[in-house]
Amino acid sequence: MPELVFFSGTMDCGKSTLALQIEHNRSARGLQGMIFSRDDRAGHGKLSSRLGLVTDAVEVEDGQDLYAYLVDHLSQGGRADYVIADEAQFLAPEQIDQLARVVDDLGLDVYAFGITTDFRSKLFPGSQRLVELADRVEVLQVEALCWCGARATHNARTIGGVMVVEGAQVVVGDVTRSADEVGYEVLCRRHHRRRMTAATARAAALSPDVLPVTSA
Ligand SMILES: Nc1ncnc2c1ncn2[C@@H]1O[C@H](COP(=O)(O)OP(=O)(O)O)[C@@H](O)[C@H]1O
Ligand SMILES: Cc1cn([C@H]2C[C@H](O)[C@@H](COP(=O)(O)O)O2)c(=O)[nH]c1=O
Repeated sequence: MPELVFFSGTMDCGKSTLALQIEHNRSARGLQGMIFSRDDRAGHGKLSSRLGLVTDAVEVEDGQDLYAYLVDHLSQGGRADYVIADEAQFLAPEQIDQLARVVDDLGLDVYAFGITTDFRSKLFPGSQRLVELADRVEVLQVEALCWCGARATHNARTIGGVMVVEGAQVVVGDVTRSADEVGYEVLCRRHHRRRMTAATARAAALSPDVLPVTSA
């Protein structure tokens, strides 16, 4: 039976790498995938992994009907044996419904990859719809770690290493440690709740509890 599978996890846990592996293994056996992506860090029409691999993808646009796109492709003699959708958190709920229809009406497996929650630990609308519709939700095996060593379960947005909780839901970026730009850091829930990033934890550890008293 064809399935809609949602591979979910924090940023930087290997989702795009797995998407590329699935694509590689199937194409090695002569199958042809339809690869969708949206707002990948590597640019328009790309699916990229931090391990350095990248492949071309169809860039999903606002309001695009993914079911109609596939029907068009197939009826023009194109081939698609399965579908991969990376950065699926950025898809609209209707587009997730269209992917479910691809499974049910076209009989294709659809593998969707994305983060579940945003920097405020709120569900992305596309991810919410995936949790509602997917035949299976798979959590990736390679766990990303919080600075404290615990499994990272949440995504923090940072500016200069400091966690922020205001801003647009979508800001494309990476898990950088650079000083002043917007970046992301994966944290365990405890440290996400306390807004404690690696940088702020380090600063807290360095600051003395009691100020030194000078006699002069
Ligand atoms: N230099 C490296 N050596 C080994 N593994 C790495 C290296 N850089 C990144 N990775 C692996 O790649 C993962 C990120 O993969 P990626 O597919 O880009 O993540 P995601 O799509 O979930 O954000 C990291 O969790 C790590 O396991
Ligand atoms: C938490 C969070 C993330 N994003 C963006 C940042 C990245 O461009 C992608 C996630 O990519 P990855 O391959 O899973 O690392 O999502 C965002 O726009 N808003 C957020 O709250």
